[in-house]
Amino acid sequence: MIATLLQLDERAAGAKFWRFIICVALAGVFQGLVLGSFIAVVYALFIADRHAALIGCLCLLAGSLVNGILQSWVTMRGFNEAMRIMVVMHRRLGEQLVALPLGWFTSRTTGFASGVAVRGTLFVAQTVMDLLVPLIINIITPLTIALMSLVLDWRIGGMLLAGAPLIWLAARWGSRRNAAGQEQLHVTSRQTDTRLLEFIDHQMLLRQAGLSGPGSKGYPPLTEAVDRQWQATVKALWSSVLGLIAQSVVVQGIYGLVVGVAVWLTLSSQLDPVWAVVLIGLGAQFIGPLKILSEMGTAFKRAQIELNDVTRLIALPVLPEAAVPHAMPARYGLSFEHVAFRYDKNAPWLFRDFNLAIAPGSLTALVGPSGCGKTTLTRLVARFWDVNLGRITLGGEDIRQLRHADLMNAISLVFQNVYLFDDTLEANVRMGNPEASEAQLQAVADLACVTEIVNRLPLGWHSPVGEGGRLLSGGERQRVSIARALLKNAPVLLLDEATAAQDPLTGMAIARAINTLKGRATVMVIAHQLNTVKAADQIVFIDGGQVCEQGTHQQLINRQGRYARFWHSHISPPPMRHNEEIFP
Ligand SMILES: Nc1ncnc2c1ncn2[C@@H]1O[C@H](COP(=O)(O)OP(=O)(O)OP(=O)(O)O)[C@@H](O)[C@H]1O
Repeated sequence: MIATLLQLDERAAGAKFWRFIICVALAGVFQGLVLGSFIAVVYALFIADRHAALIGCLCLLAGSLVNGILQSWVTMRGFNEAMRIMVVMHRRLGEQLVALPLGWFTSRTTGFASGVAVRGTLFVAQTVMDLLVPLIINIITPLTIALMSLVLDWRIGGMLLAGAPLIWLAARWGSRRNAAGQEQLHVTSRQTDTRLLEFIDHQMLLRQAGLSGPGSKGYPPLTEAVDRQWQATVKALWSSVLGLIAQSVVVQGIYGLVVGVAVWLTLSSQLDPVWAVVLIGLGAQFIGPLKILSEMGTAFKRAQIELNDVTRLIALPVLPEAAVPHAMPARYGLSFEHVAFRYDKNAPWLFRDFNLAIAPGSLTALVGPSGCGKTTLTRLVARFWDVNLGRITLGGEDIRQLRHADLMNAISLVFQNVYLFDDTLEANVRMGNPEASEAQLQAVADLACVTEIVNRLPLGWHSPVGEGGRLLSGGERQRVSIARALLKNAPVLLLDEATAAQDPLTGMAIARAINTLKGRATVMVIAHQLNTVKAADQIVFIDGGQVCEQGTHQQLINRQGRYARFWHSHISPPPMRHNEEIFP
C-alpha cells in the first residue's frame, strides 16, 4: 500500500514521506525501550534495592511522559500526511477526469468515479491517519523488546526474534485468505450502491410497475444485490476470522513456548528466577502490540482495495493530445473522410466508410431512422470518442491534431438532456460567455425565447433555476441551454434534438433563430421535427452507416426517395385503419 501511495505521489517528495516513516519507527523504538525498562524496576524490587527501584520508577514515568508526547507528535504528523495524501489523490483524480474522453462519462462510470473520489480517497486517508502510525509502531516496538530480551538472555530473546517471521507468515496467510473475501465484498457493495441509486432515482417507474411502495414485491435487482452483498459479508467475515484465529494461535503459541522454556531453564538452574520473571514480562510486552497488529489487517486490506480503485481510475487511457498541436484553422468547414467507428471492439460497426462534407457557415440537418448514428456523428466531432479509421477534419485539420481545449472552445453543444447549474437564470446563460454585454445577453435571450421566461419569473434574470434546473420545465431548460450556446458565439454549433421539448410555435421560433446563424457558424442539427430543418442548406439522410440522400429539402422532396417518404409520414402520418387496435 505504501508503495502504491508513493507511486501516486510521484511529484511530491517521496523523501518527505520516508522521513515521516523513519520518525514513526524511531517513536516505536522509544516506546519499546520505555515498555522494556520496567525490567530495571522489577529487578531492583527483587534485590530489595529501594533507592534503585525509586529511580527506576521515576525514569519510567519520565520515559512514559516523553513517549506520550512523541506518540502525539507522530499522530499529528500522520494526520498531516493523510491530508497531504488525500490532496494528492484528489489532484491526480481531478487531472485525470478532465483529461478523460467525454464518451467515458456515463451514469455508471460517473457513479464509480464519484464513489472513488469521495469515499475511496477518504477511506485511504483515514487508514493512513488512523492505522499507518500504529502499524509501524506495533511492528517496531515488539522488535525492540525482542532485541532487549536477546541482550538479557540469548535463548529467550532468540525465540522471540525467531517467532517474528512465523507471525509475519501467519499474518500473510490471513491477509491472503481475507483478500478474496474483501474484494468480493467491495464489488458487491458497489453493485448494491448502483442498484440503490437506480431505485431512488426511478421511483415513479418502479411504483407504476408495482416494484416499489407499500405492499409491493420489491425491486428484484436491488434485493438480489443486497442478498449477494450479505453473502459476501458473511464470507468475508469468516475468512477474516480464520486469519485472526491463525495469527492469534501463532502469537499465543510463541508466548506459551517462551514461558515454558523460561520455566524449564529456571528449574534446571540455567536461568536466575528473577531474570525468568523479567523475561516472561518482556514476552508479554512483545505479544501485546502484535495482537493489535493482526486486528488491523482487514482495515488495511479494505484500504488497499479502495486505493486500487483510485489507481485504476488514474490509469484509464486519457484523450490523446497531439505532441505538437496544429493551429486552429481560419475557416470551420467540417468533413468526415472514410470514417469507420464502432463503440466497442466486439460491437458491430456503426460506420464503415462514412463520408460527408459540411461547408463553413452552412446549416446541415442530419435525418434518418432512430439508431442510425446521428447523435454519434455529432459526438465524434466533439471527440467524445475518436474514430477507428478515417478522419474528421475542421477547416482541413484533423481534429485529433488540434489542442482539445481549442476544439472545445470552437464548439457549442446542445443536447436533449439539458443540465442547468443551481444558480440564477442569468448565471446559467452567462456560462456561455461570462464577458458578454447586457445587449448580447438580451439578444440571445430573444433568439432562444428565454425573454418570456425572464418576464414570467418574479426575480427575472436573477431567478434561481434549482438543482439541474428543476424549477424550470423541460422546454424552458432547453431554451436556456440554447441561449447559453448562442452566447458562446462559437464557430461550430452542434444541436441534438435541441427543440424536441418545445411546443410547435416555440420550436419554429428557435429554428428561425438558428437559421440566422447561417454564414456565421457551421451548424449541424439533428431534429425529429422535420419542419424545423426545412430551411437547412443541406439535409443528409443517413441509414446503414451511409449517407443515403443529400440535398436541400426541395431537392430531396422532388427526388421522391427515403427523405420524401420520411417527410410525408412526418407531416401527415398514415391514418389508422378503421377497427385497427393499438393493442391487438
Ligand atoms: N455509448 C454507447 N455505447 C454503445 N453503443 C451506443 C452508445 N451510444 C449509442 N450506441 C449505439 O449506437 C447506435 C446509434 O446510436 P445514436 O444515438 O447515434 O443513434 P441516433 O440516430 O441518434 O438515434 P435516435 O434518433 O434514436 O436518437 C445505436 O444502436 C445505439 O445503441
